[in-house]
Order: sequence, then C-alpha cells, then structure tokens
Amino acid sequence: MEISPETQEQKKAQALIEALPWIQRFSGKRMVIKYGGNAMINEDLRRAFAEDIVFLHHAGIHPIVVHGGGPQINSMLDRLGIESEFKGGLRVTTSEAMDVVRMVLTGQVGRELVGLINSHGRYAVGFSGEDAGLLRAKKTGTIVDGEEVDLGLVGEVTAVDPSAIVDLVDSGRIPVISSVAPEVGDDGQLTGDVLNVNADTAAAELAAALGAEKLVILTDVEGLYAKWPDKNSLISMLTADELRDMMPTLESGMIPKMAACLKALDAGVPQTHIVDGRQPHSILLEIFTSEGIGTLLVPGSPESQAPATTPESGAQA
Ligand SMILES: Nc1ncnc2c1ncn2[C@@H]1O[C@H](COP(=O)(O)OP(=O)(O)O)[C@@H](O)[C@H]1O
Ligand SMILES: CC(=O)N[C@@H](CCC(=O)OP(=O)(O)O)C(=O)O
Repeated sequence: MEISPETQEQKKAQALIEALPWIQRFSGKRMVIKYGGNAMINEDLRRAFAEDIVFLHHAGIHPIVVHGGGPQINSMLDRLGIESEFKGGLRVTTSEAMDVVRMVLTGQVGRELVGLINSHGRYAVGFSGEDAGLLRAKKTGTIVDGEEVDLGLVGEVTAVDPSAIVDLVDSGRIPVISSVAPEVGDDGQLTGDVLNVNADTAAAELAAALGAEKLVILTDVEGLYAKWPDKNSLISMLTADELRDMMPTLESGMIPKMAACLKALDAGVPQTHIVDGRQPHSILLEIFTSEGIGTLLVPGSPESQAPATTPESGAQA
C-alpha cells in the first residue's frame, strides 16, 4: 500500500514525539558508548555513528565514546608480519605487538573518530588511558579450559581517575577514549610499561567511575544470543544474575564483553545494552524509541524486575 504524503509527515512527527520522554529522561546524564572495531565496517557507518554522537550531545546527553579496533590492529600486525592470537577473547600481546596496539588505537582509530565527529563542530577530544592518569592497570591472564593462560602485556584496570573526562564533558566536549593504560606493579608504582586493555573492559570501568546512566556497546551482531550461532536465539532482555549463570557458556569476543557488562551493572550502572553497530543510527533507535533494539542487560534477578518499558519506569525492552 502506498503511504500518502500526509501519513509520511505524521510518521516523521510521531518519531520525533516518541523521542521526547527519552530525551527528558536522559538529558544531563552521562552515557558511555563503546564502538567496537568490528562495527566500524565502512565509512558510511562511521559517519552515521559520528552523527548519532553529535545528536546525543545536542539532545542534552553527555556521550563519552570508548572505541575498540581489534580488526584494525590485526590488519596492521599482518602488514608488519607480526603474528598474534586471541585466548579467551583477549589478544596475547607481546611488546612488539603492544607498540602496534597503541599506535593503531590512539593514533589511527581514535583520530579518525575524532575527525568524523569534529566535521560537525568542535566537539571531540581524543584521549587515552595514559592521559591525565585516566586509567591504571595491572597485568592479567585468563582461564581457558580451566588452565591459567599468560597473555603478556594485557591489563585489567585497577584504578580510574575520571576527573579530566568530567572536565571535558562539563566544558561541552565529547571525549573519544582508547583503551591502553599505564602499568602499575604490585607495589602500586608505575612500571613505565603500557598495557593493552580490552575496550569493553575499559568502557565498563569508565561507565562505573563516571556514574553513567547507561553503557551502550556497538558490535557486529544483533545482540547476545542464548545459543550462538543460532540466529533464532537472540535475547532481548537479561538480568545480571541470569547473565552470571550464562558466562561459562560464552565464546570468543562475547566473554570480555559480557564480563564488562556484569562489572558495570554490579558497580551501579542501571543498564547496559548490546546493539548492532552495522545498522546505521542504531544508537538513536536504541536510546530514543520505546521498543529499543539489541539486548538489554539490567541488574538483579528476574524476580526483582518490574515490567519496564516507559521512560518513567526504566528501560526499553
Ligand atoms: N552468545 C553470543 N552471542 C553473540 N555473539 C557471540 C556469542 N558468542 C560469541 N560471539 C561472537 O562475539 C563477537 C563480538 O565480539 P568481538 O568480535 O570482540 O566484537 P567487537 O569488535 O565489537 O568488540 C560476535 O561477532 C560473535 O562472533
Ligand atoms: C586485550 C585485548 O584483546 N585488547 C584489544 C583492544 C582493542 C579492542 O578491544 O577492540 P574491539 O572492541 O574492536 O574488540 C585488542 O588488542 O584487540
């Protein structure tokens, strides 16, 4: 059926009006948006992402962008002939690979996003976990099949000082953060080394330290699947307790991603959301529509959840 022009205009107006209660709810609040390297698949998508971030800013929300860049690091390592592998969803990082991780994340992926956002105005400031003492990390391994595995120069965040990010946000800027962090030793002193921190982990730590209202993670799947890779098993909403039970069944990149979401929820972030970054403007659809998209993760257990699909009551389903 052909939609009459009048109806089309009404649909546009309806979409704008639907956004109003969500703008009221989130205005003045901080929101951490993690943009995964696998979701940055083409220039149009990256441009749409930058538009969404500027839109959020002008809707009165304070977006803080944390970006990944796993595939971009892979291609630079390939070009340089440096081998690298992932264990438990984390890159085994030699000191040679660490130079590349730092160069690609801070010097390439971060710079490009800053440029795209700033094509709309003087908003974005590139930042890394090394700047102004933002992050501190200590070396971490991972457990694979019950065995402790050494990952080299991979870090878990031990401290966040968000004051410089708060200053930037308060002065109307949009921070764009890359996830490398100075290492602290067992004595709590800086060792002089820099560690590779998974970007989901860094985003969750920042969301917690900044008291963010929401952590949105853009990736290259529609959300979390109960029986990956069965595409009929997409989960629209899950509580932290249910996710905790599911953790041992997860694979590859979903392991650090879901561990990060749990960390944020346990630290008081009211909701985290996994969204398909391959869909243009997915952030706007997630934040400003009542249906929401992707997988919503909330604290507590199924019993502690009230049905919550309005801005006043809580979360989009
Ligand atoms: N249960 C699951 N649901 C969805 N994706 C899963 C699941 N288990 C593993 N994955 C994998 O996790 C990937 C997302 O993680 P990752 O590759 O690290 O993305 P990003 O670069 O966005 O951080 C998906 O592309 C998919 O291959
Ligand atoms: C320790 C570890 O695995 N670090 C990641 C950092 C980048 C990242 O997390 O990028 P995505 O969000 O695109 O996956 C890496 O080296 O690939």
